[in-house]
Amino acid sequence: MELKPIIEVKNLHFSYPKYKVLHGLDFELHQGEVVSLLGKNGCGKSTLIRLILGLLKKDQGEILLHDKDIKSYKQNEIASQIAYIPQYHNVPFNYSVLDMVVMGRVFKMGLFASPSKHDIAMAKIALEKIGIADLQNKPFGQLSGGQKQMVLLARALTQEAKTFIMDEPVSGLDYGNQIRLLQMINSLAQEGYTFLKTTHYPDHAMMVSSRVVSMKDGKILSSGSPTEVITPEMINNLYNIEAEIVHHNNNPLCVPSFSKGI
Ligand SMILES: Nc1ncnc2c1ncn2[C@@H]1O[C@H](COP(=O)(O)OP(=O)(O)OP(=O)(O)O)[C@@H](O)[C@H]1O
Repeated sequence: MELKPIIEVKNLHFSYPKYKVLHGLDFELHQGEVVSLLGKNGCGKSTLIRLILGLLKKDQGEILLHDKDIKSYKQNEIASQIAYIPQYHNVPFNYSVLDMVVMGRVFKMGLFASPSKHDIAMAKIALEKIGIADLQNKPFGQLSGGQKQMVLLARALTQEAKTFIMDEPVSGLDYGNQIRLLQMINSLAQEGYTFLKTTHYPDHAMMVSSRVVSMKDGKILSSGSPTEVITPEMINNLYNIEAEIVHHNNNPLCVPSFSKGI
C-alpha cells in the first residue's frame, strides 16, 4: 500500500492582485524524499512554498498536509511538521546565534515563554550537529551569509519538524559552503528528514535529490528522477539555453553551451 503524501497540492490556482501565478498546479511530497524544484525566475516557486506554509490564501484547489486541509491547522501545528528555511533572513534585534537557534523552539514553548534548560540544550545540540557550536555567542547580524544559512538550518533542527522546506538554500554562499550545505542536506536526508528545496542549479539538483520537479507557466512541467527530468531539452525549455549532460565518474553534470569572446 502506497503511503499518503506529506504534502498534496491539487489543481492549485493563485493570483497576486492583477497577476496570476499558478494555473492549476499539482504537486506531492512524500516521506523520505529530497525534492528539488527548478524553474526560471518569477515562475512561482516561492509563491508555491508560501501557499504550502499557509502564508498565502489560494484562489482555487487543494493544499493538504497529511491528508487534511492546510487551513485546518494552526500555525504552530504546521511548524511542528514543517520547518521553513528562507532565502534571506535579517533580524531587527541583535540576537546571538544561540538566541536565534533557541527561537526554533518558539512553536513548542509559546511566544512569550522563557526557554527552558531543555530548549537551550536542544539548541546547543543542533549547533553541534551542524558544526557551528563555536559561533553560539556571536551576534547573528554579524555573520556571513553562509554562516547565517547554517544557523537557520540549526534553528530548523530545534523545531523538531521532520520536513524541511528551503528556498534557494545555497544562494549567496561561496562554492565551498554550497557544497558543505548540500552535503549537510544529504546526511540529514539519510537520517530520515524530508526536503523540498528550490534551486537554480541543475547540477545541485542532480547531486542531491531523489526527485526533480520542474515548473513552467504556473504548472508542473515534469517530475521524476534527476536523470529523467534534467535533459538538454528540459534545460532549453525552461531556461532557453543550450546545454548537454555529461558524466564524470558516473555523476551527471550539466554543461551549458557558451561561446568564449575572450
Ligand atoms: N507580493 C507580491 N505581489 C505581487 N506580485 C508578486 C508578489 N510576490 C511575487 N510576485 C510575482 O509573482 C511571480 C512569482 O514570484 P515568486 O517569488 O514566486 O517566483 P520564484 O519562482 O520564486 O522566483 P525566483 O526564482 O526569482 O526567486 C513573479 O512574477 C513576481 O513578480
